[in-house]
Amino acid sequence: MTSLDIDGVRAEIDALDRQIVQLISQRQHWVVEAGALKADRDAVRAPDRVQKVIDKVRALAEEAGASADVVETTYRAMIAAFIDLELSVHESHLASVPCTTPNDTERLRFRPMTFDDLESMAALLGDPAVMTYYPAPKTRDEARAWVEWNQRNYGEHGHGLWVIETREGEFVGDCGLTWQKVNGRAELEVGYHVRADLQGRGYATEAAAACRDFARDVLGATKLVAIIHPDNAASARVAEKIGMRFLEEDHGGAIAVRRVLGMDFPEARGRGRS
Ligand SMILES: O=C(O)C(=O)C[C@]1(C(=O)O)C=C[C@@H](O)C=C1
Repeated sequence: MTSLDIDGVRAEIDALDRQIVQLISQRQHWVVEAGALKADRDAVRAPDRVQKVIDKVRALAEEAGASADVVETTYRAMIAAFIDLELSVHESHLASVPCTTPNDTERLRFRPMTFDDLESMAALLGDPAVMTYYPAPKTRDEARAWVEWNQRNYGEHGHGLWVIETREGEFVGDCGLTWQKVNGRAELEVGYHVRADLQGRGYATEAAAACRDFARDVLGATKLVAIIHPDNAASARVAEKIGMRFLEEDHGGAIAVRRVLGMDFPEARGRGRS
């Protein structure tokens, strides 16, 4: 038993807390560094790594004469808080990547997709009417991964799928340019999804035409394609309206056969894949 009274004991605890918070501050520095190196939210969460840390600190606790259970509970709470911190740092980093967009059209404007669009994107990509020709509508987690994928594309290529909205700011869908595989080759593709209740008004054609112009005039692409499910006549019509013609069938995707429509830009400056 200690010879200290309760105030003396608490003074010892307070002194240790000062050291522990200093150490947490140093730990935070490296956790944030780790977060910046990670590609997406799953990598931030790193459950395998969490388990390794827990196993390690339980062993250290036993060596040091501390309760392994107390140490584990403390670490699980601390790591959960650090994961939240890493996620917020990670998202603000992705959202700050600069990205130019196609020009406004008569009725639409483009802007980079952010995590603030998650509700709208999850509703769009989760709608069976919009996703008829996909293997399945996307879950909320898949919609989140879609936002992350586009943000990575902005950072790596300077383009991706952008949010399209009316000039008044109403969410219409997404449309943009991504690199896709066609029979094993990388091709620049224009893609589009329009809210089911806004389809049939020519929005996809208007947005896809602006992306075609951006691909040709800003990216200096020499070719643009649209990869389309063979039964998706509405999407094929959009591709044809912006000047594309049937080029080939693709056999390399999750769907057995996809039709590839496309067009060349012979006058382009010829910058290829960036
Ligand atoms: O090791 C990492 O990857 C970290 O980001 C650190 C840390 C941690 O706090 O220990 C945080 C988040 C991950 O879930 C795993 C571990």
